[in-house]
Amino acid sequence: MKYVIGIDLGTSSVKALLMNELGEVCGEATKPYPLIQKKAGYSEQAPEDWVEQTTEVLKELVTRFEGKGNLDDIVGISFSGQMHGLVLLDESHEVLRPAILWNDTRTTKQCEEIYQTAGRERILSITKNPALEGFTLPKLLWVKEHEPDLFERASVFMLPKDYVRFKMTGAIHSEYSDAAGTLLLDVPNKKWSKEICDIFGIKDSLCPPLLESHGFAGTLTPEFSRNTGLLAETKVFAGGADNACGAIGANILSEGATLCSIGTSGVILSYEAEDDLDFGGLVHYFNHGKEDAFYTMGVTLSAGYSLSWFKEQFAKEETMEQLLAGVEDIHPGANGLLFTPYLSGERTPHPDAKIRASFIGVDATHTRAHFARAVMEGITFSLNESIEIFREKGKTIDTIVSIGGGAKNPAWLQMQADIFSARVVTLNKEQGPALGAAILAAYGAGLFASLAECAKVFTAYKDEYMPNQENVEHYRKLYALYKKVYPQTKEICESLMEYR
Ligand SMILES: Nc1ncnc2c1ncn2[C@@H]1O[C@H](COP(=O)(O)OP(=O)(O)O)[C@@H](O)[C@H]1O
Ligand SMILES: O=C(CO)[C@@H](O)[C@H](O)COP(=O)(O)O
Repeated sequence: MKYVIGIDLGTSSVKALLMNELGEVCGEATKPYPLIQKKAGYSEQAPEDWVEQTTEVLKELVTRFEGKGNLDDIVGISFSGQMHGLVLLDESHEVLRPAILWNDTRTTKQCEEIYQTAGRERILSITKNPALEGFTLPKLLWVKEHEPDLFERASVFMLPKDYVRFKMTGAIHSEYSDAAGTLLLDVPNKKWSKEICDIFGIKDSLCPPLLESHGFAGTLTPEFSRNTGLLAETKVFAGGADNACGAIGANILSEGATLCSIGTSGVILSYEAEDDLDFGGLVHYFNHGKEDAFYTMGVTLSAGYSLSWFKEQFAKEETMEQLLAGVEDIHPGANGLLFTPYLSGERTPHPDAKIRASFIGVDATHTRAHFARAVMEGITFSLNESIEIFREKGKTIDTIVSIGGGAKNPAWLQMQADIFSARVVTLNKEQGPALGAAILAAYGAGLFASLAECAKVFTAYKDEYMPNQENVEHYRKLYALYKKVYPQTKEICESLMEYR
C-alpha cells in the first residue's frame, strides 16, 4: 500500500494528513502558531514557527505510522498554503523580517500608488486581478518604502508554504496557483511579469522559479529527515494555494463546479477553463492547481472569523456547538437584526480596508442566539454578493459544494441553500485543503493518471440541502436591505478610523 502526506499551512495552524492510495485517512496531526499583531491592521507570523510546527506534525504522523507500514511506502508530500504572505530572504537565505500576511491591511497607500504608476487597466490585463492590500506586491512596496535597507538586502521573496518547502528540501521554488496571488504573475501566460517588475523596481532574481502544483520540487534534506523521521528520499511536490487545494479536494476540476468555503475567510470559487473572461477585477482570477486551468473567486475577509470573534467575546467558555444551539429555531432574519461581517475591512464586492462591521436593528427582545444567527446570516449574505457577481456574468450556479468550519453546522448549510438559492452539498471527508494537497502528492508521485481520477477516489459528496422556497423569498428581501448597509456606513466608518 502506498501513502501520501498533504500539509495545510493555515493561518492559525498547520495540519498534516496521511492518506493511503485508496483515499482513506490514516492519520492527522495539527499544531498551532501565533499571529503577531503589532498595530491595528498589521498581521505577521514568524516563518520559523511554521517550520518548527510542520516538523512537529510530521514527526507525530511518522511515530503513529510505525508498525503500520514502511516509510518508503510514503511516496509523496505536498502542500496547501495560506496565500499572499511575504517572506523575504537575504543572500544566505536567512529570513529578513517576520512574514507580512494575507490579512494585513497596512498597504492601502501602496495599492493606490500601483494604480497611479501602472494604471488599473494595465494591472488587470497582465495579472487579471486588482491591487488589494492583501496581495504580495503592495507588501513588497511597503518594505521598499519603510525598510529600504532590508529591501536592498533581499535576494528572493517567497510565499508561506514555499518557504517551508524550501526548508524541507533546500530548493527554492514557487508554483502558479500561489504566484497568481502576488500581482507579479502574468496569469494567462504563466510567467513572472517583467513589465510589472520593471515598473516597480523589483529585480527579476527576487522572483523564485515556477513549477506546476504537482511538479517535483526535491527530496528531504538530511536535517529535515533526521528531525521528522521521514526518509531522505521522500519526494516533495510543489503544492498549491489553499483555495486551489480546497477546490481540488472538493473535486472542483471541471466547468460549472462551484465551491463555498467558510474558514477564517470565506470564498465562493468557480472553476474556469479559460484565461480570458472579463470580470473587471470584481473577483480574483487565479491559476488553478490543475495544469492550465483557472478559477475565479470572491472573498469575504472575516467569514468564520466573525463567528469566532463573536464566540470569543460572548461565549468564551462554551463550545461553538453550545453557542449555536437553538439558532435553527430562530426565524430567518433573526427578528429584524442584520450583521455585516467587515471586522477587518472587506474584499468582495467592496475592496475597502476601512469599512467596519455593523449590527443594524438591535431590539430589546434580541437574545444572544439572535445575534449568533444574524452573524451567520451576515456572513452568508456577504458570500452571496460573490455569487451574484458570477450569476450576473451569466454563470449557472445551481449546486455548491460547501466546505470548511462553516459546513459543520446543518442550520448554516440550510441557510446557505436558502440564501444562495441553490442545492448545497457537503463532502464525506471534512479535511479541508490538506486533502487537495494529498491529491497533488498522489498525482505528482504517479499513483493516478490525472488529478480528476485521484479526486474521484479521494472524495465523495455526503449530505444534500435543497433550498426552501419560502425562505428563499424571505431572504431575497432581507438581502436587498443587507446591501444597503455598506454604502450607508462607509463614511461613518472612515471617520471612525481616527478613534481606533
Ligand atoms: N461547530 C461549528 N459550527 C459552525 N461553524 C464552525 C464550527 N466550528 C468552527 N466553525 C467556524 O469555522 C471557522 C474555522 O474554519 P476552518 O475551516 O477550520 O478555518 P481555517 O482553516 O481558516 O483555520 C471558525 O472561524 C468558525 O467560524
Ligand atoms: O487571502 C486569501 C485568499 O485570497 C485567504 O484565503 C488566505 O489564503 C487564507 O485563508 P484561510 O484559509 O486562513 O481562511
